[in-house]
Amino acid sequence: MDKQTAEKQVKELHRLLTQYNYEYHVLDNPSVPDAEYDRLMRELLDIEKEFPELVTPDSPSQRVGGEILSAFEKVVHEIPMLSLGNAFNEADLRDFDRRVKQTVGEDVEYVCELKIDGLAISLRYEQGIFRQGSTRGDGTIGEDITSNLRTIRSIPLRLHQPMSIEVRGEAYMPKKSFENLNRVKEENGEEPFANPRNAAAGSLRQLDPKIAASRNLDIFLYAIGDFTETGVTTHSDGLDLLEKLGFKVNKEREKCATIDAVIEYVNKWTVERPNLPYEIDGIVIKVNSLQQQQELGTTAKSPRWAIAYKFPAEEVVTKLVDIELS
Ligand SMILES: NC(=O)c1cnc(OC2CCCC2)nc1N
Repeated sequence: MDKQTAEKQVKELHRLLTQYNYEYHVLDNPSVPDAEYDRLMRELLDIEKEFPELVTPDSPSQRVGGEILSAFEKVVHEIPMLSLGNAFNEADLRDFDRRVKQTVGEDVEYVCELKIDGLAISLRYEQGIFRQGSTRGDGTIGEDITSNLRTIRSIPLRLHQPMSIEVRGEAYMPKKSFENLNRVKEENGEEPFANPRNAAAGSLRQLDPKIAASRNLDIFLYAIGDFTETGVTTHSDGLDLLEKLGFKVNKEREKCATIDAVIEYVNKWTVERPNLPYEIDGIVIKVNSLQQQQELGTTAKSPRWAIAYKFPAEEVVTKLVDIELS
């Protein structure tokens, strides 16, 4: 094959493999069988082997890097990755609503999101190409775990538009993957992970990307670093933009016009939670208007325009042993 044909073939294979990967891992709705995907990937690998100069960072073949790192570099978050204040009951939620309305007035709409129990991460794209991924760390300094995040198939290596944007989300391990991983660990006499959150964190802290690649991690995106450049005016439009760009955004999000509707959403997911294929440890409630978010601002650590309702810790049922009183 001559180089010109190779270039055309590579372009077409990138397009097909990226589309099929997106359908499978983001839309959860593949249009071709795995065998077709594997056949096309083998074609791409063969051409890249013959023409190594045609390998690019956004090539579908570049998910699992070869090198094993000796340590992770530090990354400074230009816009701090904030943490959330907590609410533990209905009264706390109503207090939050009252505080918000004291600042922005009565006309407030909220967005409710499931609080994914994973690891907060940041992804940076330049003209649509995935360039760097990092952990939240202390909110200002995180760790560069780009090579591990590249192995998460629902993270696009190239966006649907050539945007330069920084986005934030939660990397997590689905319950099924967690159960399988711990079964293997126990079979090998290794210490199992206590919960999917620790398993996800432990997997993303591996210096060998092949290990991260084997852990079936996934991700939901829930924030844009700097909304101003995107032109959206509400958080919910921001989430829709993330979806349009090719990101996986949790579909259970809902706009709530009142705090009563928020409480209804919380009650619904308190019941539904065990049926989810991933763990959640609460519900995140955000003021939808970005203008109102600006007015409310942040404390040193947390936004005043968002709160996390935390589910009560699973009461550990300790069977009380009847003590024979002699
Ligand atoms: N674990 C989650 O699912 C989650 C966490 N955080 C946020 O938003 C924070 C981010 C910065 C201010 C609000 N949303 C979420 N869905």
